[in-house]
Amino acid sequence: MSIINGAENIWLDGKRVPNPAEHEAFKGTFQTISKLIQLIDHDEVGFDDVSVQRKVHKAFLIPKSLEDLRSQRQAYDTWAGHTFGMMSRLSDYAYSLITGYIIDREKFNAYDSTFSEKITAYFEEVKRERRLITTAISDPQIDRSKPITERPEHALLHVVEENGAGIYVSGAKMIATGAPYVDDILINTPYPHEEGQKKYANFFIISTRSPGLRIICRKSHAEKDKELYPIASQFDEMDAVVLFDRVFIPNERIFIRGNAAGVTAAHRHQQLNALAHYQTVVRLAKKLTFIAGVTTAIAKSIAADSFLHVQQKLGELYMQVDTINGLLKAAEVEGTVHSNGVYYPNAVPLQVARNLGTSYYRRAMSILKDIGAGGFTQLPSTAIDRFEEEKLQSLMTQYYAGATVSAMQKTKLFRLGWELIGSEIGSRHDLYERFYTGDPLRIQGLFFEQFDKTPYEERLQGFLQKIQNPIYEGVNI
Ligand SMILES: Cc1cc2nc3c(=O)[nH]c(=O)nc-3n(C[C@H](O)[C@H](O)[C@H](O)COP(=O)(O)OP(=O)(O)OC[C@H]3O[C@@H](n4cnc5c(N)ncnc54)[C@H](O)[C@@H]3O)c2cc1C
Repeated sequence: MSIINGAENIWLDGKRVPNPAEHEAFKGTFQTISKLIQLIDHDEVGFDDVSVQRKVHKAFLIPKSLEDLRSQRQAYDTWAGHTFGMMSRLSDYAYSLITGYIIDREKFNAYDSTFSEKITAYFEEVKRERRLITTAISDPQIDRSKPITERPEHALLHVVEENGAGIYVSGAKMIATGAPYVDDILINTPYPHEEGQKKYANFFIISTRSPGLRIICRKSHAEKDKELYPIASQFDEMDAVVLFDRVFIPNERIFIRGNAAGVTAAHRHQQLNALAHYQTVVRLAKKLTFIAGVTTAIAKSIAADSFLHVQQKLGELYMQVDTINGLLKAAEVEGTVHSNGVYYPNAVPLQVARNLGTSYYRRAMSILKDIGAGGFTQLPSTAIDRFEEEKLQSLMTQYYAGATVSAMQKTKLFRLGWELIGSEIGSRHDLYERFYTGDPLRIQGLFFEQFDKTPYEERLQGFLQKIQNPIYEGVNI
């Protein structure tokens, strides 16, 4: 019996999955998430919440100081540590968004006067019931060339009917990572709609058990055998498209209704996002540390770490980890207390880390391939001690041995490496790191747009003024 509820109406391989917690595609991950939930009862992950009178995840802590922020980091670190950063959309990300909305609830009342009251009620409910949440923002890829305002109705999630109790919506959202495991999905459509197109501009949270909602899973990458597939057997967090077929959203879960400026503000709010990005960057650091560790062990196992270019490549992986950790530290110590009394991490180093992450991971995978080379395809299809013939086992013990490790240890390491670089779940992670934070191209464009370029311009002006001045000579500019 799982301690998490999970969704209903989950579709895999063309069939509805009646009991996902017992289904091979989901079982391992249900167990992993259940263990993470239990950790909330420990001080590293949870804190005593007065209003719901139980321990809740520290993502719900409103940070008032650097110490609070670091305490929150400990919780993110612990969850990401238990999953080696290989489960990317655990609920702590969405929790931190909800906390951000709670902090600025009065401001969001400007877009929907009921915002504050509803988000407060939801915040208490999520904490009390330990509800799990994911997010889904994009509409399906039908025709990206058309501006939002020219797309056909079915291409965008939209209201089909409304009454005093709420709205009915139809459409689809991609992608909702972790959808089969969660209770709720945070849905937004933060596009620059025109004010006339109110039917698209809604920000709400939907229960994954809502009638008419279908969760269409991609192919499962889960495996049963933990020894052969340590990642796929425990951490396939699943990605899904969420289909809405006249799904009812009750008023109490609609936070911004029919307000184009409001849904965009709810998506782009910088301080709120800084709290959520803090979680994602902690997770990224954990994952890159794991990859650097695996790659180092593989290099050592065949003594490839004796070669200069391998040392340089391993050094590059350590620099990735140190850069992300350095940026995290900068975000923490350069954080500031805002007028609302909240200590926000500095958003810029976090944005830099997110942007670097989209290219770091693919580079890390490339380095892992360069170092392990043919060893990844030299792997036998199962563990050596599972071969039926003893003589063959002893021969393999010789030929599959490494310079510093036994054949069993070496094949175990390379199998893990193959899961990362060559398996289905490995390819999915490569895609995830490129896109999870949005299209890297447009995210970097946004970074350019929002970046404060004044110091750079002033510096150049200073230089130009100095070189025009005839008395300037030999002064360090
Ligand atoms: C494994 C995985 C898990 C994910 N999980 C989640 C999740 O849990 N929650 C969530 O909300 N999202 C999630 N995402 C979705 C993610 O937010 C989107 O993939 C991302 O925003 C990019 O959008 P898209 O995939 O629709 O690509 P598109 O926007 O369709 O882009 C496709 C290509 O067209 C180009 N392109 C499209 N439009 C433009 C334009 N206007 N200008 C220039 N170039 C353009 C892009 O650069 C890209 O090369 C996930 C994605 C992946 C891959």
